[in-house]
Amino acid sequence: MGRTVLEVGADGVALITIVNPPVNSLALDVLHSLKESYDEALRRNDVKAIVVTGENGKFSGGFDITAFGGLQGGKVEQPKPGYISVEVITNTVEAAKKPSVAAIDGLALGGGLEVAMACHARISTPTAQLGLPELQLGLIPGTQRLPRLVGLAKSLEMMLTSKPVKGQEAQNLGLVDAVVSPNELVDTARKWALDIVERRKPWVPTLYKTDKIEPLGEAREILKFARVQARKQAPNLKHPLVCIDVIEEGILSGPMAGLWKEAEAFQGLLHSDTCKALIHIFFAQRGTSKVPGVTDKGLIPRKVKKVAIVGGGLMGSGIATALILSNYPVILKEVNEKFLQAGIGRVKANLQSRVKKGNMTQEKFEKTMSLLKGTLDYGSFRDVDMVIEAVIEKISLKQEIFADLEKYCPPHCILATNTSTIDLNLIGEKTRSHDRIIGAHFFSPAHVMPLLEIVRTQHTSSQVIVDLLDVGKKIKKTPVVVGNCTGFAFLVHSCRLADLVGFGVAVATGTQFVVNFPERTYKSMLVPLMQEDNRAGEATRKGFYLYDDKRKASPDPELKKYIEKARSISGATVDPKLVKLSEKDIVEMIFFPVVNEACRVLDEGIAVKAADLDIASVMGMGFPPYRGGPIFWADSLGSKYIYSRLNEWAKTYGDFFKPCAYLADRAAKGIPLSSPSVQGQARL
Ligand SMILES: C[C@H](O)CC(=O)SCCNC(=O)CCNC(=O)[C@H](O)C(C)(C)COP(=O)(O)OP(=O)(O)OC[C@H]1O[C@@H](n2cnc3c(N)ncnc32)[C@H](O)[C@@H]1OP(=O)(O)O
Repeated sequence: MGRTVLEVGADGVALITIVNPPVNSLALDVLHSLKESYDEALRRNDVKAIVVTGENGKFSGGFDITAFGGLQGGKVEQPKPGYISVEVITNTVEAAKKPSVAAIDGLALGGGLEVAMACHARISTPTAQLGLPELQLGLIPGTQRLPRLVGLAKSLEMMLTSKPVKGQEAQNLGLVDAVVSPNELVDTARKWALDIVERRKPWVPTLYKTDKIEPLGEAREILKFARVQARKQAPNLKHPLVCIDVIEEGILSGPMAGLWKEAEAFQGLLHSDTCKALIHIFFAQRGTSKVPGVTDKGLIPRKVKKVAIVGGGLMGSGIATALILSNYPVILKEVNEKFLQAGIGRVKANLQSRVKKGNMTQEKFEKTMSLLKGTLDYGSFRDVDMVIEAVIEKISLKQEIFADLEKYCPPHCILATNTSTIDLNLIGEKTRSHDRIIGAHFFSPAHVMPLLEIVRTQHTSSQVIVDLLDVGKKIKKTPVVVGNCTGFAFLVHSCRLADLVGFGVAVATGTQFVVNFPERTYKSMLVPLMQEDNRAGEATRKGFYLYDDKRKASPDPELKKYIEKARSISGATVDPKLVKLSEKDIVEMIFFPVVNEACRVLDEGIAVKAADLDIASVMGMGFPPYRGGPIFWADSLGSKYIYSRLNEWAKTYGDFFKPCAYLADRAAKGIPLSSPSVQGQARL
């Protein structure tokens, strides 16, 4: 159970420590306990001032997100509106008759930062992260104090992007009063609190500060601009606009009116579909690295000190970029000098684009590039701990490479392939190293996209999986472990994705699907016809879309010509019913087959759990996170409904739409698609 601990020192300062591992989240118990600690500190005559801090170098990661599920489901009694923001934070902490100072190390996020801002001064360490990330969860943060400390423009930026700032920047902004090292933190805060008592330092209730808020005319303009930006960036989301409305209320009608409006809006948002979906995504993302039978065995990841990459194309160079950005020394191997220089050039360009955007210094650029070495042979592979093969999707070539890797790499070396579709057992057929062969499937552009699909076969050792999960985390990817089969957990190819990877890859991947799952794949001449005219995706500036200099896509009326030609080759005719489909029908016709495919993947045990597929789709394919991923979304509609629609289309348009056995079974029993299956672990 979470709590706070009160210790009163001889100096007359009460130190209140938030204790709720792992991130000292503010569960309701903790908030009740915080209130009790305050009541006691205020009552006691030996207490002159208060310092609030968090145990184990973390101030607080905010309100306890695990509690939201209970509140949403009505299983936990909801505290009365305003209990947290008005009764505890404002009336107890901020309005206390004794001054408080927050001593912030590690993190002060969401409700955690709100408590710190209600204190009368804040001291932080340089590495502490301070932010209000609630919009990421479909909720609004405390909206009244941050604008009064850092101004409206900066506070809106921090809230709308959910990005935290570090100690030094926080001090420059006025969010913290001093930055000190962790070992001086609590002592400095104690002294500061006593200085406030002695009036040597100001006693500032944040809620009533006005000097940082822009003049009204300017404030109106800033709010207007923020609304335009919010609508542009997330046209389907309401809560960012609610957040702006609540901030405005505080500016126009005063902070208490703002706090009450905020409390009311929060209750509404907590029960919204968006909030439920985004909270699902939060936990699903953290759940991907928990693999039953693998990560629960107590295995410690081995240290990967050096990585080699075979193939310096788009994928290989992207992977190399991701690795050197996280300080892994990398060897890049190509077949000739020309390709090698092109690969190194691509890595350079990836980093240079960061320098251009101001996200990387020239010095850091050079240091990062120095981690990359090029080679044309396997000589330097003798001391690498992991190899990632990223050549074209050709089985015989990959087999040859893996046979070579077995010869040249040390016996402990992890042998990974970036294949997106080919069976790993085939790739390793000419080796005797099946226990260390694993898939490390990155998504293009590999240094940007957050997903890493880790593909294991029945022979891959748990140690190798744990090692790759660790590398994945270190290079800031969300790893999802899946079983081995053609296409793994790959669910859908969008037109934009095909343009991005190029039609060469799209055709190679598509062919694998046609060969392996003929009844579930559309065979169309559309892409080959476009290729004939050198329309091969973004690289040729033309694919399903047209691309300008800035890689911006726009529709191309010319596409109609290719569609008609492809249609006439296949002998298909236009169904007048399909021409009149509503938007809802179009969405369902595209995505219900995706749900159907996801059900097969679950049934065959390719994915460990439904939430992993949701994450793979959100991180790898751009499925909107606020819909929670395809399975979460499908469950919100109901398995029965999806089954009946697919069944209806299957009768009219053929087996492509035919609901699979897993979906049929769940629809008949009326159970969610996400509930764990008893069988289904076959491949794992
Ligand atoms: C009323 C208020 O305004 C409303 C709120 O405060 S809403 C909450 C606002 N706070 C947030 O959104 C912060 C969410 N958390 C994070 O961003 C990150 O977890 C973090 C930066 C705190 C730590 O990141 P990192 O060190 O990579 O560890 P991470 O794996 O994410 O988290 C460690 C564990 O803490 C849990 N955790 C993190 N924040 C939590 C929170 N606020 N509540 C409950 N559990 C939390 C995670 O689920 C995870 O649990 P697990 O080990 O069982 O999987």
